[in-house]
Amino acid sequence: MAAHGGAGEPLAPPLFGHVAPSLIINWHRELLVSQTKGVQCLLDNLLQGGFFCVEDVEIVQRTPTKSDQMRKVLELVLCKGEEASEYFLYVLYYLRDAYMDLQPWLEEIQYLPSTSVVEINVVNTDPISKYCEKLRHELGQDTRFIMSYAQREETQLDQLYTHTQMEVQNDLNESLGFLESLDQVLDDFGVFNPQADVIYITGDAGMGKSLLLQKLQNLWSKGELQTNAIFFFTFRCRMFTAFRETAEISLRDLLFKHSCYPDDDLDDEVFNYIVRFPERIIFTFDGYDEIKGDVDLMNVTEVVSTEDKAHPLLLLINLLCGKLLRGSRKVLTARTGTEVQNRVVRKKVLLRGFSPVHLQAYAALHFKKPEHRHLVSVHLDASPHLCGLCSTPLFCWIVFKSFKHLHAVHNNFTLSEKCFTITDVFLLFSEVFLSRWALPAKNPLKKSARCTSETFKTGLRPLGAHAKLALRGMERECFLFNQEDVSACDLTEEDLLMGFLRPVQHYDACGSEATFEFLHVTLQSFLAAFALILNCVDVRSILKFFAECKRKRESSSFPWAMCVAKSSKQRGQDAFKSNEHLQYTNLFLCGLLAKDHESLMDHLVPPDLLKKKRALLKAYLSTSIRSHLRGLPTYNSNEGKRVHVLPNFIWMLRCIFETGSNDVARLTAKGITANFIKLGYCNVYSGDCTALNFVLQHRQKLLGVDMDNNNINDYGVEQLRPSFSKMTVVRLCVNQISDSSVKVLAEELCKQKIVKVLGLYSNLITDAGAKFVAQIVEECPRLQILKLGKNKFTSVGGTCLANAIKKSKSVFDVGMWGNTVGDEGAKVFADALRNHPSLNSLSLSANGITSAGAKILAEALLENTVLRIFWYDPEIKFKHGQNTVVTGPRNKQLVENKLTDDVAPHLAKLVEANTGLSDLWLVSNQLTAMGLRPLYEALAHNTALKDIW
Ligand SMILES: Nc1ncnc2c1ncn2[C@@H]1O[C@H](COP(=O)(O)OP(=O)(O)OP(=O)(O)O)[C@@H](O)[C@H]1O
Repeated sequence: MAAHGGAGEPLAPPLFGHVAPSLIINWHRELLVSQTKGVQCLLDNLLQGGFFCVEDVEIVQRTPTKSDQMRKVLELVLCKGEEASEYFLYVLYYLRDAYMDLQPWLEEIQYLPSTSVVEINVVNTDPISKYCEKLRHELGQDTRFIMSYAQREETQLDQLYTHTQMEVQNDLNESLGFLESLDQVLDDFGVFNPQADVIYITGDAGMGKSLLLQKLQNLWSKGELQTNAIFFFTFRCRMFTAFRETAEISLRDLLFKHSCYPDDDLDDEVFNYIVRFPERIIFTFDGYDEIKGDVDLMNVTEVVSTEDKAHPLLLLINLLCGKLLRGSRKVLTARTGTEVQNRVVRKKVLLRGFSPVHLQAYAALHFKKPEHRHLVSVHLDASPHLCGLCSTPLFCWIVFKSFKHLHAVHNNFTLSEKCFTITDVFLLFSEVFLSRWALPAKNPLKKSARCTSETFKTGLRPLGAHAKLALRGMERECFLFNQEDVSACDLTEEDLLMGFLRPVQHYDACGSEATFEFLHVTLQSFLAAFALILNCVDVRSILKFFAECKRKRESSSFPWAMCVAKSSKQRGQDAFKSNEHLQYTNLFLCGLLAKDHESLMDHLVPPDLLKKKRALLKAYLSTSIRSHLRGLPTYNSNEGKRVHVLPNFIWMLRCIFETGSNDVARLTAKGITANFIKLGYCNVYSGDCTALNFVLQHRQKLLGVDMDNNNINDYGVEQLRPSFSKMTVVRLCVNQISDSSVKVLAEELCKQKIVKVLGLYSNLITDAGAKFVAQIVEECPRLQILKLGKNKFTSVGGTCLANAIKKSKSVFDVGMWGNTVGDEGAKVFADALRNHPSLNSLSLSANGITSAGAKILAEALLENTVLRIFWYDPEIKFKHGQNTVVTGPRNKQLVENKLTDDVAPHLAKLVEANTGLSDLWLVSNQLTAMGLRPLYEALAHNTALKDIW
């Protein structure tokens, strides 16, 4: 029964439908008084509906406090009878934004308006909810369509939006799991800094950050986002740098002039509301990586008042730091690698793109015709590398869109059989632009043979003009272009319709002329690379962005420094931290100069010039790779010389792969002198595995590879297939890999049988994959370390694994934390433990084991003199050093089982037997102090135990 009434009030009725409206009001009088903000709109409606007269309104208005005014309204409504009461409730229901706080209550009492009351007119005179309505309407319109290269072909967001993998990370960038719905972006899951306002969303180029914001905005505009936010303001960060250096605006102007203007708000109620209730506001700021640092922000004072004027960029920083409108939610996006200090971040979400399941769903949305769908899936199935590329939504969209177009106009179109590179993706995209542009001249209904070089040759003039503009933008770090920029590059009005560029709203509200931007920044990077190749004058200029990236790396800076710590050291430094757009330009340059594209480029650039540029690039790559590898930090470990590469190494690999040069790849393979290479937390995605494999294929010596905490997934593992047989250490923890990957590993690792360490912790492996892991354990006689925690093994998988471990004479350390092997699994592990010759450490934490299972394990341990560490997970201890400091939830997961006091005597016996066991962890079970007494007493007889938890 709903019971909202205060003390002494009658109990509330169960359902609205059974109760008279006046009774509802009476029963919930205090709730209505406390939750209704402002009476004016109610008075306006009751008056215009004929339920109140002018005197009634005056009586209410003469009442001093807001609460008393509401009490008076209720009193009068109740006096006027059932119809007035019903209308009163209907107004609350109809104007949901004005009475947002009452909506959950209306839902709870299952309020539904009668057919007669809906006939009566309701007007919204509440400025707050009118503004909210306006924002919802405008956002709804702005977000309905997904960008496309042809305005008339725009697709509705709802028809194409597909979920992507949204990983929540803690302050140390460790994975906390994945979000299941968009509402969770705003909720408290994963919040590590509750004082901060910023929800920080990162992801590589084209991972869908902007689209995610668009979807959030669209859901809010339809009232479908779970939030009580009444206002939603959206900004793109590039706007903040489009202002003149001397520009100054107030927060009010920023919100109202550059986002949405409140109509008829003479008393400034909307802005006052914003200032008073910031927690009811959501901001989105897209593309923080695009903020460039040519404004000398260090000398501008902080904005502490909402009335102060300041440079818009400073307003942005003050908003993000919580110095302005603290408590509002700010969703900020940026490319991976853009530094934002944790102290201003509330929670972090990393976009990981499409999983294989998402990719299938996206293909189904794209291709309505079954024959097309089939054709595309044949292409995808044939190339895990293409699938890897397509896990980035932008690349997938380009591939699918291009496929659709080229398949429609050419009778011999297929996606290339050879390995498809990212340069191929953008060449395909450009071919679509050029072929659509040339199409009107041909008969659009007649399919023709595809001739790529002819299409490029015909379109060379406009392509060159766009490329010139893109390059100029890259040189100035500029992504918005005005009419003057466009004309200076000889782009005609007709060229602008090709689709490379799209018009954008101008931001500075000064009535300036039209502004354009490239359809996507990556496209601008691609065209800039094209310009470097087309340019006939200076061969050396092709390397300019390599040099620029190096310079930026050496002078990295912290754009937040100005608002959180005014360090004089950082004064004058470049605040534009990310240089991914330049890295992409370099990557495309390598691709366009690759041998594979020679036949096309020879049609566009004099072959001699092309040759010189290719030779220069190759020489540059060879030299810089050599010096990069020499400069990497190495250290010696049990496995020999180790090297921990830096994320920039991944960019090098990508470039090498894009050039397709076996010579450079060979040189790189030779340059890796260490026997162990650590690529953990390097943001390696599945497509990068092809590049890594391209280099490793030239390596003769054995190698250990640690690729923990990346985004490799099954496509990446398939790409690495040829390299596994050379690997002594294979670490693929936290990488979204499933059973099919373990099958690949079994097939490859069992060929040479040299693997010593297999790390598969925190993946998606099920019992079906357990049999492949078991095969590796049984067939690889050097395997010592096996990390299988946090997968999906039940007793079935556990049994299979334990049986294999029993047979192994080498396995030393097994981590099974966080599976569900239960007592049945524990029994088989107990069997494996008995007299095991090598197993030194075993973790069965958080596996649903009860006292029954633990008893059998304790008994088995009596017959084991080798095992030293039991039930804790060395993985975690390793991370935190010997003085293990484990946070609450992690600690719980660590050892959580279902042991009760009845197992204590058996454990006591084990302790007393003094088998050599040194660490025994029993935290987060159901053992009581009383039950643990025998254990405590047994300790007196034990000399080996160092840690008992
Ligand atoms: N969830 C999704 N569902 C369907 N398509 C998507 C999705 N995410 C992205 N896309 C496609 O990829 C394109 C590029 O995405 P978006 O611009 O959001 O990437 P981004 O991460 O913001 O890239 P950048 O960092 O380069 O700005 C979109 O226009 C859309 O076509």
